[in-house]
Amino acid sequence: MSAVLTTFSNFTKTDWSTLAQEGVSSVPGGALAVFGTSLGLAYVLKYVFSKKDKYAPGPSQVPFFGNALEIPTQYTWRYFAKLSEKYGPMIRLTIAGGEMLVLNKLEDIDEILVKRSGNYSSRKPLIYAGKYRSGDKRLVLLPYGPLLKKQRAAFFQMLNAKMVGGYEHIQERGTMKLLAKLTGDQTGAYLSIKNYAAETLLNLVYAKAFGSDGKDLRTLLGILESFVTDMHPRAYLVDTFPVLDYLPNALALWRQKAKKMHEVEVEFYTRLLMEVKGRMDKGENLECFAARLWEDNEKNQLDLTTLAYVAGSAFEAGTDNTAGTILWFLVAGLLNPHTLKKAQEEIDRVVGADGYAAPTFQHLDQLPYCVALIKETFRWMPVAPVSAPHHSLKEDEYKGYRIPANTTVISNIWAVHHDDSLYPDPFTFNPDRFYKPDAKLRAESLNEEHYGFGFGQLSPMLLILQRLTSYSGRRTCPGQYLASKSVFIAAVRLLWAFNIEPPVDASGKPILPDPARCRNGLTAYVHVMHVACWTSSNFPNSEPDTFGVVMKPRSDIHVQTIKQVWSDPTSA
Ligand code: HEM
Repeated sequence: MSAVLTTFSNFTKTDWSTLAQEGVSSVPGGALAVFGTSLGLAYVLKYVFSKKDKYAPGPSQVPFFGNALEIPTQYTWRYFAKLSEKYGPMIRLTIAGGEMLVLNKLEDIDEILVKRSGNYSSRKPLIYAGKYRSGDKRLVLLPYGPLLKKQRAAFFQMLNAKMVGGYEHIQERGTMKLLAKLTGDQTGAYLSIKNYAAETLLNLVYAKAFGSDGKDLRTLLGILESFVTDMHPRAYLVDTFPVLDYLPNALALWRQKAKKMHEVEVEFYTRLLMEVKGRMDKGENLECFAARLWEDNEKNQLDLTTLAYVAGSAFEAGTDNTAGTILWFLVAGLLNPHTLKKAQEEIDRVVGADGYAAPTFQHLDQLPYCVALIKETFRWMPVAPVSAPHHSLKEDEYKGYRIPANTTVISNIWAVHHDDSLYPDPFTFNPDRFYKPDAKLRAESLNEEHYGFGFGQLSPMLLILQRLTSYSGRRTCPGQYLASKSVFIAAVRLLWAFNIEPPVDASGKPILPDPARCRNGLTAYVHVMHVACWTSSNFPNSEPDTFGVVMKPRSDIHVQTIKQVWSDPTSA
C-alpha cells in the first residue's frame, strides 16, 4: 500500500507537471474544454463497454485514467511481480484508454513476443519523440517495418557475435585505462566505470576518445537525458491525444521544440559520422562501427540522417546499461565475497598469480566460473528489469484472453529471472547455477540461459540463421554480444587487479550495499554531470543506489603491470 502511495506522489510531481507545461499551455482554453469533455465521455463509454470483453485479469481501473495513477515510475518490475501474485502472470492494465498487457512468465512471453513476434515487435508511435524529435529514424522507436529491418540489419552486420571480435582490443584498452585510473584514485570508482562504458562505446562507434574539454561527452549525455525523458509516452499530451498534432505550429509550441532538438542531434551525430568519413578518405584504416556503416552503405542504402542515427543509437542504447551491469557485479560480489574469491582463484590459475599478465579475451574459454559469475549478474539483477515496451499491430487472442490491436506489451525480465521453477532459490546470487567447467565456452555463452537482452533469438535454428544471414531477431538487443563482452572483460580485469571489499564503519563492521535499493541509471548519470534530475523513464533501467567499495591492488607487481601496459599505446 505504501509503495502505491509513494508512487502516486512521484507521478503527480513529475509527469503531470510536464503535461501541464508542455501540452496544455499550447492549446486555447475553450477548445480544450470541449475537446476534454468529449474525450472524457468517450473514455467513460469505452470503460463501461469494455467490461463485456474477456481481457486478462488486472486491478480495477478508474474512469479516464485507468491504472495510470497507480503504476509506479520506479521499481515497476516489483510492482508488476506483486500484481501477478494476485492476478496471475498475465496482467491487463490501462493508461488513459490505452491497453497494456504485462507478462511475467517465460511461457507467455515465449508465445507472444517470440512465436507471434510478427504481431508484437512494433513500438507505440510517439509523435513528439518519434515523428518530430527523431524524424522517424531512431531505431529504438521505429515501428515494425522495412526501415527497422534495414537498421537492425546494419547493426547486426557490425555487432554480430563474429564481428564484435574485431573490437576486442578497444575493450581491453578501455579496461586497462579503467584499472590505471582506479590504482591512482579510488574515490572516483563510480565515475570511472561510467566513463569506461561511455568512452569504450564512443571509441567503438567513432574511433575516438572524448576530448579533454568534455564537450562531446556533455552533448551526448544531454541528448540522451532529454531523449529518454521525451520518449515517456506521457511526457507530451500529443502522445495521449494524437489529434493535437493537427494544431497549426502557432498553437503547438512543443512541435517547434521537438524539431529544434532533431536539428541539434542530427547536426551532432552527422558531424561525428563525417569525421570518420574524412579520416577514411585520408587513408586511415579505422576499426569502428561508423567506418563499417560507411563501407556497407552501398548495400544498405541508408540516407545520411539515418546513418547518423544508427551510429548514435549504439551509443545511446548501450552506455548506461553496460555501466549499470558492472556496478551490479560489484554489489553482488560485495554481498557474496566467496564468489569473488573463487573467480580470482580461477583467474590466477589461468594467467598466473604473480601479476605479470592480465587476463584477455583469449582466456575466456578457460574461465568457466567467471563466465558463470557474469551470467548470474545478468540474471540476478537485470539492468533493464522490464523490457522496452512492444506494441501489437492487430487483435489477437491468447489463453482465451482478448489482446486488442495497439496493446503495449511489457515483459517483466526481472520476474522471469526470479521464477523459482526456472532458477531455483532465485534471490540467492549463485554463479554455480551456470557453472559448466567442461562446456566449450565462446563469448556468446555469456548471453545464454538468461534474458537480460530481451527475448527471442537464441534457439539453435536462429543462431544458424544468424550466421548465414543478417537476421538479428525482431527486437532483442542488437548490441548484446558487444555489451556482454564489455562487462566480462571489465569484471575479470577488476578481479585480477584488485581485492574488492566493502568499506568498514568506525567499529570495523562492513558497510554493505542494499541490493533492494536501486535507482534509474540515467538519473544517476545525469546527477553526476550536474544537470537537472529526472525521475521516470519509458525504458527504465536500474543501477544500484550509491554504495561504497574499496579496491585494494593485489600486489605492487599488478600495479606495475597496469602502468606499463597502459603507458604503451600499442598494448591492451
Ligand atoms: C549490459 C548492457 C545491455 C543490456 C542489458 C541491454 C538490454 C537491452 C534490452 C532488454 C533491450 C530491449 C529489447 C526489446 O525491446 O525486447 C535492448 C534494446 C536495444 N539495445 Fe541493448 N542492452 C545493452 C547494451 C547495448 C549496447 C552496447 C548497444 C549498442 C551497441 C545496445 C543497443 C540496443 C538497441 C539499438 C536497442 C533497441 C532495439 C530495437 O528497438 O529494435 N544495447 N537492449
